[in-house]
Amino acid sequence: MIEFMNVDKIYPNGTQALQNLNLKIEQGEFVAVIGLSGAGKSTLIRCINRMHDITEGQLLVDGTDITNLRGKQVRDLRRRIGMIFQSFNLVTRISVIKNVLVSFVPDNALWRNIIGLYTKQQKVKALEALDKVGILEKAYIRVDQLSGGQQQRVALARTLAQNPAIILADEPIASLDPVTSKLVMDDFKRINKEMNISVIMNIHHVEVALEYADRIIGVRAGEVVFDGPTSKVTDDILHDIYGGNKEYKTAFEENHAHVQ
Ligand SMILES: Nc1ncnc2c1ncn2[C@@H]1O[C@H](COP(=O)(O)OP(=O)(O)OP(=O)(O)O)[C@@H](O)[C@H]1O
Repeated sequence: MIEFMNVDKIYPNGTQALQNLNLKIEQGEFVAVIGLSGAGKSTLIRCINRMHDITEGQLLVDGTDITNLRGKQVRDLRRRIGMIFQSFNLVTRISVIKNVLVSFVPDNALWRNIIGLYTKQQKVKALEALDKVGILEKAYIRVDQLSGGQQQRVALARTLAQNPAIILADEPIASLDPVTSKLVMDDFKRINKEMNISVIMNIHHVEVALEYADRIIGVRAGEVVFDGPTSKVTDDILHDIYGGNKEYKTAFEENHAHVQ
């Protein structure tokens, strides 16, 4: 479980990105965080794996207050929490499987990493992860020969290989076309349901969020203005989250195009 208790985040330049956040996210939930650009979505997600430090309050992951973790403890936390970015973060000039095997680097002796030697068991795990996202046949192809959607699935496989309890996804489909976005979202949903991995996703596409997530957290100016099951989200609630801003309309229209 992830628990935010009275969390504030103020960046060193004085910007208050999160204000008095109180949230509980149970293991296995699929949560979409939505809101205007600058609302605090990325900050919220990135506090969970200590990419950003909170300023006030407590943030618990499975009962441990992560605020005071240091060094190896932070690395251990990050092994339990996978992260998927909009830009995939892959090494494109090497093979798919080598990118997935990178997730084992923290487990291996330095000499193994220097010569790129992985155990048979690690290779099997990497291939299994690729199989889970449907791109096993691409294992020995260079990443730069794959489409954007396939690259995002490699990133997902790399995260799966580390056996995470939680996956944080920061705009994972922002640079993908609608058809590919659907494939990637289907992967997230399957992984969430079959493996009981929590998914917490920051997403601009409102309709996609409503189609895939079980729970919506609406953020406006650093505050949670809606938190509830997807089925309870109404047009009025979306207007409130997006502050009547025309960006909501744009996001909405974009997403209508998305599903047509
Ligand atoms: N490293 C930083 N230093 C200072 N201010 C920051 C930093 N990162 C984000 N901010 C500010 O914090 C606020 C929240 O930003 P955040 O990136 O979390 O929003 P967001 O909802 O994810 O936006 P977007 O959808 O555009 O990615 C914004 O006002 C932003 O300018």
